[in-house]
Parts: sequence; structure tokens; C-alpha cells
Amino acid sequence: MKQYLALCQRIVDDGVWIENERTGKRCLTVINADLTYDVANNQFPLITTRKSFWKAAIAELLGYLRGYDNAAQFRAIGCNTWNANANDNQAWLNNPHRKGEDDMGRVYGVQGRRWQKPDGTPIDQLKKIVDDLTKGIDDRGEILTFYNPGEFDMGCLRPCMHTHTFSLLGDTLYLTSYQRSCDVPLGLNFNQVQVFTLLALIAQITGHKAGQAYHKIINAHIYEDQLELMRDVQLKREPFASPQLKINPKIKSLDDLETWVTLDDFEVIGYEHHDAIQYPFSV
Ligand SMILES: Nc1nc(=O)c2c([nH]1)NC[C@@H]1CN(c3ccc(C(=O)N[C@@H](CCC(=O)O)C(=O)O)cc3)CN21
Ligand SMILES: O=c1ccn([C@H]2C[C@H](O)[C@@H](COP(=O)(O)O)O2)c(=O)[nH]1
Repeated sequence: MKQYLALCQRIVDDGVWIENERTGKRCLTVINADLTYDVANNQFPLITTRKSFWKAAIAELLGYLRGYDNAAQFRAIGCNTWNANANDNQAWLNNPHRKGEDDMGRVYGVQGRRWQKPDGTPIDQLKKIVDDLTKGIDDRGEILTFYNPGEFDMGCLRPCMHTHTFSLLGDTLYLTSYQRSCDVPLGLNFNQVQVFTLLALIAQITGHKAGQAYHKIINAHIYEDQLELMRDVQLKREPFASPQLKINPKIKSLDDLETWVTLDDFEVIGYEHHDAIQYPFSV
């Protein structure tokens, strides 16, 4: 939690105002942030200086791992975060690739599970990683990437947290996640939960201990209409100790994640937090 607040304070103190053409808003911006999460000791990096809707963040991750491409699929598992990007973004509404209401196109999980080869057949990046790690193999290329420049025009948004690299040292699994663009008040609250949970889940289903998760962010920003709430409300609050994440130990395979897992299989223990803050969301 301290590293999150330090990043917010750094943006407030040293950020540079940058015009963002896509949203038509200005963002107070810094470049480069490195966050580390202690998955080994279950220090769940949940924001405590406001109420975090962590279940929606885990649902979003589950949707990516399942290869979802439609906001209705996300809603059905308890996540509303893609409604606006799928249905309220004029550029996407005008895009001939959009298949109708709620379609997100070839984003995130579609690339992770069904990356299209030139001959039209799909590559399942996640399955390859899970199969390798289960056998104790780290070929130094256990990379899940959603970043496919050749298909950016076929999706509603380029992926923000775009690449996850898994590394095995003995029986301990590590994760390094890369994020090109980060809405620190809203998105990072979710992304921290997702990086932590992704390592915990993949360690569990491949039979390894979880080590540390490293989260590398390039462009970290606060939108102009979020700044006052961050600077004058959230940053004035004292954080509480980190809670713990409990994952149902019956989850043992990728197939389990794809079929029966729900948000009831995740529990947060000891979450003390301040009141909710509603930050404006930019489409
Ligand atoms: N401008 C922007 N910021 C983002 O963080 C973002 C995007 N766009 N587009 C794609 C996804 C969608 N994400 C989102 C979208 C909405 C919330 C949000 O509204 N969160 C609320 C509560 C959500 C709930 O009740 O479930 C929050 O207070 O954290 C968070 C992440 C992250 N991404
Ligand atoms: O997981 C996510 C997804 C998105 N975001 C934020 C970062 C930016 O504010 C927008 C995306 O806009 P671009 O113009 O495509 O950079 O969404 C996030 O923080 N986390």
C-alpha cells in the first residue's frame, strides 16, 4: 500500500500535464514505476485508503484467462468494467470490425488464448505456459502477451497491462507484468489485484510456491478530473495493514479456471479500509 501512495504522491508532486487526444482530457503524468507484491507471504496489495471492489478485478482477470471478447460475458461473472469501452466509444462504434452490442473485438484474452497465425490457426499462449510450468519447465520464454499491433484496429482498446512473463527458480514461481498505460486512481487499484492473483493462481494450478510479482508501469497518470479527490481526499488518509487473499485450494487446473470457478472461490481476510471514493472514468 505504501508503494501505491508513494506513486500517487510522486505524480502529484512531479507529474507533467499531458494532453490526451483519445479522451480529450489532460493527465498529470510520470514515466516509470516499479511495484513489487509479496505473494509468498500473502500480502494482498489491496488499496485500503478507499474501498476497493476487488471481486470485479478478479472477475476481469478470470475473463481474460478464459479468452472472453464480450462485455456481457464479463458482466455475467460480476465485472462491469468493459461496458463503456465496448459500447460508448465512438471510434469503436464506427469500426467495421465491431460485431454488435457488447463486442470488444480481438483484445486481451482473445490474443492470450487465440492468437491468430498467418495460416489462420490459433495459438493458445496460456495453455503452453501452464503445460510447461506443470512439468517444471521454464524455457525463458513463458510469456503471455496480449500486445498484437497487427490487430489493434480489431479491438476496442489496446491492452494496457499487456505482457506477463513467468519464471521458475527451483520450485518457486515469479511473475513480471508490464503495463504501458495506467490510470492510477481507477485502473491500478484493479491491476495490483490482478498481478498478485495471476501469480497466486498459476502457482497453485502448476504445483509451485509463489514468490514475488513484479509490476512494471511505463506511463502512470491521474486524469484532470480525478486530481482533487486523489490529492485532497485519498492521499490525506492513513493506510491500514494489507489483508490476505484466500483462493479455493480445489482449483487445480486451467480447465477448472475455465469451467466452474466463480468469485465465491476467492475470499479476502482482514480487509480494513476507508470509505469508498467514486473517481470519474474516462472513455
Ligand atoms: N480510463 C480508463 N481507466 C481504466 O482504468 C480502464 C479503462 N479506461 N478502460 C479499460 C479498463 C476498464 N477498467 C476499469 C473500469 C472501471 C473501473 C471502475 O469503475 N472501478 C470502480 C468500481 C467498479 C465496481 O463497482 O465494480 C472503482 O471505484 O474502482 C475500474 C477499472 C480498467 N481500464
Ligand atoms: O487494465 C487497465 C486498462 C486500462 N487502464 C487505463 C489506462 C488509460 O487511462 C486507459 C487506456 O487508455 P489508452 O489511451 O489506450 O492508454 O485505461 C488501466 O489503467 N488499466
